[in-house]
Amino acid sequence: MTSDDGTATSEGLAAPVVRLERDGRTAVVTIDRPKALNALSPEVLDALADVLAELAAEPGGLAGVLLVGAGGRAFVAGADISAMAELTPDEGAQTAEHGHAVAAAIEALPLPVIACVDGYALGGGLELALACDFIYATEASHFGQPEVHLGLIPGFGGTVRLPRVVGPALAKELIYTGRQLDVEEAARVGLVTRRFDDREALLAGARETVELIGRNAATAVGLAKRVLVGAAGTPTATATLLEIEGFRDAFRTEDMREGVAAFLEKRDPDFTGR
Ligand SMILES: CCCCCCCCCCCCC/C=C/C(=O)SCCNC(=O)CCNC(=O)[C@H](O)C(C)(C)COP(=O)(O)OP(=O)(O)OC[C@H]1O[C@@H](n2cnc3c(N)ncnc32)[C@H](O)[C@@H]1OP(=O)(O)O
Repeated sequence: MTSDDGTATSEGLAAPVVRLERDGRTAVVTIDRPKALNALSPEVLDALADVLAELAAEPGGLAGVLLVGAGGRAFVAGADISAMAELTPDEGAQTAEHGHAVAAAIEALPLPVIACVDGYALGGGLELALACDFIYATEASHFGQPEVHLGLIPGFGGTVRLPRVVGPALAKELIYTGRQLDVEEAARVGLVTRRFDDREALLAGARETVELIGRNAATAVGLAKRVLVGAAGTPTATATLLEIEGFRDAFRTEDMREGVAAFLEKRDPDFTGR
């Protein structure tokens, strides 16, 4: 028995697509589908939701959480495009709601969550990082919302959270063009809080930050997060509904089917505007 991307344990059981390790004051959550650049499948979203629920129920002794992508090429390269081709618009919207629920669970966690990006953070992967409290990244990292290349729009909160971080003008440019930011530009615009030479320095730096946070009153840090997220999120409910409806409409277009097919067939898409 193997998991969807061919990984399996010696017992023939599917290797977990999300791993949780508790190490002193730090919890490390690793998304582990390196063959698909850690693309978000329904299984990954479910596993993330379970891990977040466990951390919320038992935050004992922890001061912070690192969210990491396995493999060294990507944090998360987006939602799993290979799973999109067969989805109906309503199923697409349901998956977007699923992704929003995971993002909301990250924001509701009474612990700071640091997105540790080493490689690509694209589409749903950038949206997952944006739901974290802040983003640390290696020099090898790239960020973007390339959904428009697939005839889609962001569906896990990018139209809500990206403008808050980089401003509405740059968010519009990134979402309309689908272009990527390298780590230099991402840091310059405030998307990345700290840069590191490599993965080892990234994880050490993030752990150091958690230890620093751990010296403060956990109650105060938890309250500060609740207020900061709540204040930033006041229009979220409306914006989220608008995004999910827009996402459903994108799933209704021929261009979205062509964009997904073109990626999977490794060719340029031929969009018709329908
Ligand atoms: C969450 C549930 C998902 C289920 C279904 C989804 C329903 C949709 C609704 C929910 C979505 C809401 C909002 C989110 C939308 C998105 O995120 S859309 C996707 C956005 N991301 C992208 O468009 C990036 C696509 N990838 C690339 O452009 C390139 O891979 C790269 C990142 C620039 C790296 O290029 P390169 O170094 O040349 O490597 P590749 O050969 O392209 O990739 C290596 C293998 O990884 C596979 N892969 C990469 N990205 C994805 C992906 N997003 N989904 C699935 N698979 C991916 C790629 O196909 C290669 O596989 P093999 O050919 O088998 O080696």
